[in-house]
Amino acid sequence: MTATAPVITVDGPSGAGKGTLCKAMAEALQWHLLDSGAIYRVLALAALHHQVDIESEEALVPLAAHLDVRFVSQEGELQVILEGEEVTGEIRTQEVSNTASRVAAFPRVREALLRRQRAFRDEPGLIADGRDMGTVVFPDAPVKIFLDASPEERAQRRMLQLQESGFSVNFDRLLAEIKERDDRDRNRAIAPLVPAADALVLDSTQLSIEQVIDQALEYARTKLGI
Ligand SMILES: Nc1ncnc2c1ncn2[C@@H]1O[C@H](COP(=O)(O)OP(=O)(O)O)[C@@H](O)[C@H]1O
Ligand SMILES: Nc1ccn([C@@H]2O[C@H](COP(=O)(O)OP(=O)(O)O)[C@@H](O)[C@H]2O)c(=O)n1
Repeated sequence: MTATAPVITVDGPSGAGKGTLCKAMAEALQWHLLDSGAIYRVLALAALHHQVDIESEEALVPLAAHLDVRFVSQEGELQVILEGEEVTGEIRTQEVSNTASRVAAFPRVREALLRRQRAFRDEPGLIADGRDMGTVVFPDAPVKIFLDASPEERAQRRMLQLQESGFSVNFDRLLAEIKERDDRDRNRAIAPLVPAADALVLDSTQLSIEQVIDQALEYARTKLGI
């Protein structure tokens, strides 16, 4: 880990396109990638597997502190391994998404995961995807982007994405769950979802994936002088 390696943070609500943008930027710049949401998702899945009470911060903190999670790059795709088992698909279900945002609201759970996230910072640089990357985890990042889109557009994108993965989904239920999760993420007492004061806010509602990637890369390259 190099604490001085540059970081590009990409925060925003569910389905805004953060993961897509971060992967493209990591490939374009050949930088490391942190999917912090995957860590909260894996914690949620571990709690469900081990029947840990997801309402109990007390019970979740040791689970977070000892979480046995690994990210392995396999043919350009990031595989997520929990306790030796591949859970890449399992962490994307609606149940895990909702549980993740519940466990993520506990301050001591977030604290227990902080060092693990900062350890991803390494040369030549890191692209960090999440909710509080620019505000809490890497406040000194030289480039911060807040990616947004309307709730309807985000639900539509997520529906297509889940359908492509073989899940059958109801649009109205998905939209309601996305709004509920956003509310919880935006209104929690600790590390709420909010743009950093020095972030570029990019609304992708009317933008194609390529337009988002082009605008973000141009902004980052200009700021970094690369
Ligand atoms: N600008 C865009 N226009 C249309 N679809 C998009 C756009 N950005 C991302 N997507 C699609 O939306 C879905 C959710 O994107 P993702 O990157 O997983 O969002 P997030 O990480 O913010 O939750 C993916 O299927 C992705 O291909
Ligand atoms: N840095 C982060 C990343 C995710 N999370 C939580 O984890 C949940 C899942 O994050 P995610 O980024 O995988 O979610 P999507 O944007 O893919 O829907 C979010 O709803 C947040 O509650 C967080 O609190 N802080």
